[in-house]
Amino acid sequence: MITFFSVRPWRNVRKNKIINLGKLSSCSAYLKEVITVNTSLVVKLTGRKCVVVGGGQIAERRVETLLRAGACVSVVSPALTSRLQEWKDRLCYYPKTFDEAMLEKGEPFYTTDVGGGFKLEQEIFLLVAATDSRAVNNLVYERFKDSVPLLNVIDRPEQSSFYFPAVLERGLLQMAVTTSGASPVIAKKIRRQLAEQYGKEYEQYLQRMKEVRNEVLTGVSDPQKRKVLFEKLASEMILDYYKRGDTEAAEQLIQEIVTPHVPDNFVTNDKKY
Ligand SMILES: C[C@@]1(CC(=O)O)c2cc3[nH]c(cc4nc(cc5[nH]c(cc(n2)[C@H]1CCC(=O)O)[C@@](C)(CC(=O)O)[C@@H]5CCC(=O)O)C(CC(=O)O)=C4CCC(=O)O)c(CCC(=O)O)c3CC(=O)O
Ligand SMILES: NC(=O)C1=CN([C@@H]2O[C@H](COP(=O)(O)OP(=O)(O)OC[C@H]3O[C@@H](n4cnc5c(N)ncnc54)[C@H](O)[C@@H]3O)[C@@H](O)[C@H]2O)C=CC1
Repeated sequence: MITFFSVRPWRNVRKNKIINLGKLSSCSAYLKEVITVNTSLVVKLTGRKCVVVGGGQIAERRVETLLRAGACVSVVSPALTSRLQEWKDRLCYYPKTFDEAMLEKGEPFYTTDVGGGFKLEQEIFLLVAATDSRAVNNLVYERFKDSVPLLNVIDRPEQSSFYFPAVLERGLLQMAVTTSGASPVIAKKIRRQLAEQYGKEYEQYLQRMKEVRNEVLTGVSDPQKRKVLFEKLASEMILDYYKRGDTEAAEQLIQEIVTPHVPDNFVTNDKKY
């Protein structure tokens, strides 16, 4: 599964100030101004090492998102919610309090997939500070802000390098809504409105479109023709057939659109429908 992020612009520079290009040596030399608009990216987390500090309600939500994305998740917290307890065998649980003493000892967190441990700063891809203590969250931030690029501090939107949006999922279709921390409740409300507008029919429709698109990409060499076909396939009528549960009619219409252009290669989906 794919996870959405709203990523904040370069952290240490202010609006409309010229970037210090010496600091950003790998950035394009023509980049003169910082555009202070957050950017939505679709991130693949499969196999990535992610850490959540905290084991409460919000940590639970984050862990669920990360596990569904196939990430390798470590949780650092003296206590866990009952759902987190249930998922313990899918996590690397580090039952400790994150504090100064831990940092002083230089304790690494351990993962299940490597024999030994890993030093967070060396291997961690994404980190969420999700405790109910601002001081602890800040400690996590101070410790990892220079080494972990994807760092989220639950109660400090201004310090986080990314946010978690409200996500509507319909199979391969995901819609992420963010207000950049301005009003999470409005993000939630819009997600609910979208849920009414975009129904379950999109799951089947997009699954089928993914297959058909591959057929068209291999069967039709002219990009212009392909574009016309894809536009025809984005038909309200096909969607409507799926909505009514009439997959046969949907399939027939798909065949009518595609078969004249890829008669030999086009694989019908008889088995499925
Ligand atoms: C910055 C961010 C965290 C980040 O960095 O990712 C953040 C921060 C904070 N949220 C707070 C409160 C609430 N958050 C929600 C709900 C959601 N919050 C989510 C995201 C984000 N919340 C990120 C910004 C994303 C954006 O704006 O688009 C959603 C979309 C996704 C998710 O959490 O999974 C999810 C809806 C999911 C859904 O249903 O679709 C509700 C309503 C409810 O729970 O019903 C309330 C109570 C009402 C209120 O207070 O507004 C507080 C104050 C806490 C306090 O009072 O101490 C902070 C801290 C602060 O603002 O400083
Ligand atoms: N959607 C969002 O982003 C929202 C964010 N919040 C913020 O998130 C914070 C956490 O909320 P909940 O998860 O509901 O709190 P919670 O009380 O359910 O959980 C707090 C967790 O932090 C752990 N913890 C405390 N000190 C720790 C330490 N030193 N090291 C490791 N773990 C430690 C506790 O053991 C507990 O598991 C709230 O205080 C609030 O600021 C609140 C509501 C919504």
